[in-house]
Amino acid sequence: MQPGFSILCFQASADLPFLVFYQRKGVMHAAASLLNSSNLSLRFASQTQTRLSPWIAAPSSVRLPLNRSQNYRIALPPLHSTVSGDSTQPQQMASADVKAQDPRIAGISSAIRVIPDFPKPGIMFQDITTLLLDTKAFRDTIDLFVERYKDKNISVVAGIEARGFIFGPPIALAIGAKFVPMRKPKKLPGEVISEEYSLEYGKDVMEMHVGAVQAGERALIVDDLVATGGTLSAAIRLLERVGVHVVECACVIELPELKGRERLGEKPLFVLSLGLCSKLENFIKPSD
Ligand SMILES: O=P(O)(O)OC[C@H]1O[C@H](OP(=O)(O)OP(=O)(O)O)[C@H](O)[C@@H]1O
Ligand SMILES: Nc1ncnc2[nH]cnc12
Repeated sequence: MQPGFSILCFQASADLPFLVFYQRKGVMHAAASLLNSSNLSLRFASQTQTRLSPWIAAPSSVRLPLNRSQNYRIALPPLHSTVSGDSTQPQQMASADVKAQDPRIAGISSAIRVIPDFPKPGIMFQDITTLLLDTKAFRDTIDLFVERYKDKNISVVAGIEARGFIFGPPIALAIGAKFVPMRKPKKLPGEVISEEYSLEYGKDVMEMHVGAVQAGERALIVDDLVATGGTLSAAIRLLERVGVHVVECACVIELPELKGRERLGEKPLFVLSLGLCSKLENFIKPSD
């Protein structure tokens, strides 16, 4: 067993990548050098938040023992919830933290596992299945969305296949809305309308049943993650084509580097966590 490392992770602003360093024998090293030299990746077992300086928006540090014979995963802690494009918010509040002090956010963020090179090399896969194993973090995730949407007169929760089917239905039940699945092609048995869209790693088509929603209804779109925003944009287009008003899009995770938020334009997007989509070594030059 190696002695404990001090891990420091911070993000200067919401649109910059996380930087991760570790300290050993009083010397700071970039985490990238650890990853390169030992083929280890790190899992943050827990985190405490400490404000280091005003320009470091969301620092956290944690000390944990590393065992080089074990297979650790990177789980960069996305640290705060953000919203943008909400016409009810003043302009200067775009991308501002909301509920930044909510203690549930850190637990949700640290329950999300990140698997490098899945489903193909270079992708940092944000795995929400570990969040689902953590009953408190899963419940907190649903509660945070329900608290936000319960009084917004929403009659439709549109969940995007596949992982939007996990978070959408409990939100829909709790706020008294119907759940409408937005599915991959050739899965829905009735008449459908379709939209093609591009992904971080491919292309796809989304379909919705004709008649599932009526013109004039107010919808919330739910998914686990926004990357390029292509999926959410397709869902918005599908709903708006039939006259539905999309009140907001809600995701557990946002990958800010991929600028999906910009692709949604004025459409409000609410997320609980920020994740890193690229490998650390793409960003950090080892300092030693
Ligand atoms: O913002 P974007 O670049 O459009 O990417 C986000 C989408 O990608 C993932 O789904 P995926 O298409 O991998 O399908 P799955 O949930 O069925 O695995 C994720 O669950 C989102 O739906
Ligand atoms: N990096 C990522 N992790 C999980 N789901 C994704 N969908 C698109 N990019 C993804």
